[in-house]
Amino acid sequence: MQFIGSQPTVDLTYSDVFLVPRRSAVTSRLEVDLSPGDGTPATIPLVAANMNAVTGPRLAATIARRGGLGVLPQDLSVERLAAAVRWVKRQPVACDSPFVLPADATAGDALGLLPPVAGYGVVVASTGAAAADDADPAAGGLRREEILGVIPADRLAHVPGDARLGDLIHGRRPGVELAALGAGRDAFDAVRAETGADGAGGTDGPEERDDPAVVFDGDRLAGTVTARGALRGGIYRPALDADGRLAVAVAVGINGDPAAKARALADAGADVLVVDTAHGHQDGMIRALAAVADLDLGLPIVAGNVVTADGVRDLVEAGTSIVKVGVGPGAMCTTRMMTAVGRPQFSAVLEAAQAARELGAHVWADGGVRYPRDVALALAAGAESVMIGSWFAGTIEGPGGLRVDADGRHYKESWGMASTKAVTARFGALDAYERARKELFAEGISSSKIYLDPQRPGIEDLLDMITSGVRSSFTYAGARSLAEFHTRAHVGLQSAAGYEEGKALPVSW
Ligand SMILES: NC(=O)C1=CN([C@@H]2O[C@H](COP(=O)(O)OP(=O)(O)OC[C@H]3O[C@@H](n4cnc5c(N)ncnc54)[C@H](OP(=O)(O)O)[C@@H]3O)[C@@H](O)[C@H]2O)C=CC1
Ligand SMILES: Nc1nc2c(ncn2[C@@H]2O[C@H](COP(=O)(O)O)[C@@H](O)[C@H]2O)c(=O)[nH]1
Ligand SMILES: [K+]
Repeated sequence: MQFIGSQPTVDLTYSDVFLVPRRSAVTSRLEVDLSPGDGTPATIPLVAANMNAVTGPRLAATIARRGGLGVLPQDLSVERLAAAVRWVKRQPVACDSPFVLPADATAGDALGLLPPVAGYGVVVASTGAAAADDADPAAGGLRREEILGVIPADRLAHVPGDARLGDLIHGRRPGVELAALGAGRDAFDAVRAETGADGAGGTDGPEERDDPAVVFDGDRLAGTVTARGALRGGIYRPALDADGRLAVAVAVGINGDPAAKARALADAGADVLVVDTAHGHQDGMIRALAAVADLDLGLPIVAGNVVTADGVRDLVEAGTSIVKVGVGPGAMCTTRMMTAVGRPQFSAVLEAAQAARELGAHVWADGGVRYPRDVALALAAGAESVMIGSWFAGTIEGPGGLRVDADGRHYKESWGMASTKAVTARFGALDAYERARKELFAEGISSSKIYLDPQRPGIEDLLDMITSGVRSSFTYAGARSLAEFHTRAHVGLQSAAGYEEGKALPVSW
C-alpha cells in the first residue's frame, strides 16, 4: 500500500482515507479471489466477532458456508462451546440449516424466529417427531416422512398469529435431493423447479419469488435452499475443515486455564483458536498465549488486541501467527472515552500489518466497520481478514431474540463484551463484593438496538453486499488477489467534506 500525495502526520481511521483507482488488467469482478493467506480455512476475508450478541452456532455455520469464519465467544462454558462446535460440524454445507417447528406451533411462534421476509421459511415437522429431534440433536435428524413441508416466511405476514402451522401446509412437495445440489446453474434450476419459480409449478404472479425448498439427504432432512442460496453456492467457496465440514473458530480468555480450554475445544473440532483480551499487550496475555501455543495443536492461533508494532512482536514471539488489531473502534466500545486509550483503526492496522509481515505473521482488523468501504480499507492497510461485530448482530442468523419496536421494525439487541451486562454475566459465580469490583471497570454499552435491514435481513445478504463492494475495490486497484491488493492499493487522505461527498443522497438537496 502506498499513500498518494501528502504523507499523513496524524493517525487515521477509515473515514479519513480513500482508495484511488488505477489502471487495471482485471476484466471482471468475478475474477477476483478474496481468500486470505493467513493459514485459516477462510476463503473470504470476513470474521464474525467473538461477542455473545453476534456469533452463535447458526451464524457461525452460515458465514462458514460462504467462506468466512465465526468466532464463538469465550463467555460460555467449555461444555456449551464444545456443543456449539459440534452443532456447526453437523450442519449441511450445500444448503441452509433449517428452522424447524412442530405442526402444532403457530404462525406467531414462527414469527418469533423469522421476520416475514422472502428467502426464508419454516420447515414444519409432525409434532412428536420435532419434539424428539429437539431432545436428541445427535439422533441423526428428522426422517423424510416426518416433514410436512416448508412455509415461506413472508406468507406468515398474511395469516392470523394463532394459525397452526400444520394447517398452513397444503399438499407435500417432493423436495430437492442434497446430492443433486451441485454448484451454479443446475442447483439454481432444480430449486426453481421445486418451488414453482420457473413457471412450471405456478407462481404467485409477476413478482419473482425466492421460496425455500426442503432438502433431503437420503431418508433424512438436510436443510432448506432457495434459488438465491443455490446461486451463492456457485460464487462462494465454503470454509471447510479437512473432513469437509464447516469450519469454526473459538475464543478463549486469558484467565483460568486457557490451555485446558483450548485443548478441549480443539478436541471438539474447533479449527481456529482466538486468545482474546481487551489489553492484549500485557504479561497475562503473553503467559496465556504461550501456554496455548505450547500445546502444539496444529491450529492457527489468533491473539489480541493490540495496536502497536511492539505489541505485534511480543505476541508473535509468544506463539501467535495472527494478531488481532483494534483498541476502541468497536461500536459497543467506550474504551477511548473512558481511558483515552486506543488508536485510529486505519493507522493501527497499517503499522501492525507492516510489523507482522516482517515476522511472517498476519493481522486481523477488529472493529469499527460500518460500510463495505471500511473492509476494503482495512485490507488495503494490510489486514488478512476483517472482524465485524455489531453490524452482524442485526441479522436473522444472529443469536439474539428477534424483537419488534413500536413502529413494527425488527431489531436484535447488541452489547459490548466489557459492558456491565457482560461483566455481570461473566462473573456471576463470584460473590457480590468481587462482582461489584469487576463491574466498576465496564468499558462497553450494555444495550443497543441493531435494526435488521429490510433489504438485507440475513448475514448472507450482508456478505453479498460487502464482498461485492470489496471485489470491486480490488479491480479498481488492478488486483486479482489479496496479496496483489496489499501492494497495489493507493490511498489518499480526505477532508470531512470529501468523505461526506461520497455518501448517497436519499432525498434531494
Ligand atoms: N478491542 C477493544 O477495544 C476491547 C475489547 N474488549 C473485549 O471485551 C471482552 C472482555 O475482555 P476483558 O475486559 O479484557 O476481560 P477478560 O476477562 O479477558 O480479563 C482481562 C484480564 O486482564 C486484566 N487487565 C489488566 N488491565 C486491563 C485493562 N486495561 N482492561 C481489561 N482488563 C485488564 C484484568 O484484571 P482486572 O479486571 O483485575 O483489571 C483481567 O484479569 C473481550 O472479548 C475483549 O476483546 C474489551 C475492551 C476493549
Ligand atoms: N472496548 C470494548 N470493545 C468491545 C466490547 N465488546 C466488543 N468489543 C470490540 O469490538 C469489536 C467489534 O466491533 P464492531 O464495531 O464491529 O461492533 C469486537 O471484536 C471487540 O474487539 C466492549 O464491551 N468494549
Ligand atoms: K467506539
